[in-house]
Amino acid sequence: MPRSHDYTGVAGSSRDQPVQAAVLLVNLGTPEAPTAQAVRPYLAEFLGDPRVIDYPRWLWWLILHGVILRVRPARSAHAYQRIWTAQGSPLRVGSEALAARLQEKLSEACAEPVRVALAMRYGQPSVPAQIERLQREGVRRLLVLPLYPQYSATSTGSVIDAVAEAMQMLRWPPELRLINDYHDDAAHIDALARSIEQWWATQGRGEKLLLSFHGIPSRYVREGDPYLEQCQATTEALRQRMGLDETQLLMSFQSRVGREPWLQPYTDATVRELAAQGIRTLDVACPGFAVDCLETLEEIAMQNHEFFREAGGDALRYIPALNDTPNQVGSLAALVMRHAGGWAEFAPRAGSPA
Ligand SMILES: C=CC1=C(C)c2cc3[nH]c(cc4nc(cc5[nH]c(cc1n2)c(C)c5CCC(=O)O)C(CCC(=O)O)=C4C)c(C)c3C=C
Ligand SMILES: [Fe+2]
Ligand SMILES: [Fe+2]
Repeated sequence: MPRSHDYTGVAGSSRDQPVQAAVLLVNLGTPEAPTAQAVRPYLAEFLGDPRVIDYPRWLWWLILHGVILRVRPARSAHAYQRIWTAQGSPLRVGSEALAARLQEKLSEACAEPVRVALAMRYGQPSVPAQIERLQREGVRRLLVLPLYPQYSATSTGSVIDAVAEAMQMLRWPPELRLINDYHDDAAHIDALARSIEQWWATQGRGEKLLLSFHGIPSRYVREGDPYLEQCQATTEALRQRMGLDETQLLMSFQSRVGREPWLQPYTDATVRELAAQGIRTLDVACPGFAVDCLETLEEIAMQNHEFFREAGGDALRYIPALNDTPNQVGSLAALVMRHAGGWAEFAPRAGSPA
């Protein structure tokens, strides 16, 4: 089924008043369908990115095309089938919903029309395509917000590459700002804490709270990637904000790929160990993901739930990502307006609540 990638959140603009400023949200990207055929080109682009896998190109090309792309697409497609919705991939649906809510919020809060658009780092709509389109529509100021709270060269760094590539193709690039990370932004930490507390208020509280972040190879951290430090800082800020200590709020890393050691402790080993220690109900949140996706809905809520039960636990309860909730829309709107300081379009509108 063909689908349109022409996501435009143009509320607050009109033809006679060209939009001058825009926010471009960028998320990872996701396959077009939960089939091996659709997952293959997605994985080829993602795992072919030297920011993600830094092996010598010729060697990696042989491994990727000779082995990985023969086996993994079918396995990943099966995982995607477990979470696919009538509207499509949760990552796409959730990112589009967040962009639409942020558009509404900024239209209310900002002095002049500000456009919100969404791009995907891998797949469609691509970063260069969206920047080129915004430019055609008259945007002269662009704020890029990668939807990764913690900076990693493998995620945020790769978005920066794509933005740079887009800039190279323009004769007159827009004025550009880019948010590197928001891992310790007070409004973001507050949004996370409130979402967990609100979830506890309706579901009750488990015996422990585990924060599971996407992993990366440990070597990348040794070589200077600040990702681990930023995950630790987010965790510590949440402990402070929620009044929890290291025994009540734990942290681990999920989604390991390949043979190199990744950041530890691993999430799957941690949930098994907690069950073995006698924990029966475990709450898990994934603050590294702005919107729910394969890694939260399938890997945590399904796979790790099963690991926890096999090891003797009763229930691993996944606390949803911030998604398009007022908690997240409010904290991201404030973040954007702060980073756009000095750009008149983003100044608070007189009498606006934000
Ligand atoms: C939160 C930030 C992310 C970092 C850092 C990250 C690093 C990273 N990922 C892989 C390999 C895979 N990741 C996959 C899925 C995936 N990863 C992120 C985010 C980060 N990855 C998201 C949001 C998703 C979900 C996508 C979706 O469609 O829902 C996958 C694909 C699925 C699979 O086949 O398992 C792979 C592969 C590496 C190698 C890496 C750092 C080196
Ligand atoms: Fe990933
Ligand atoms: Fe995974």
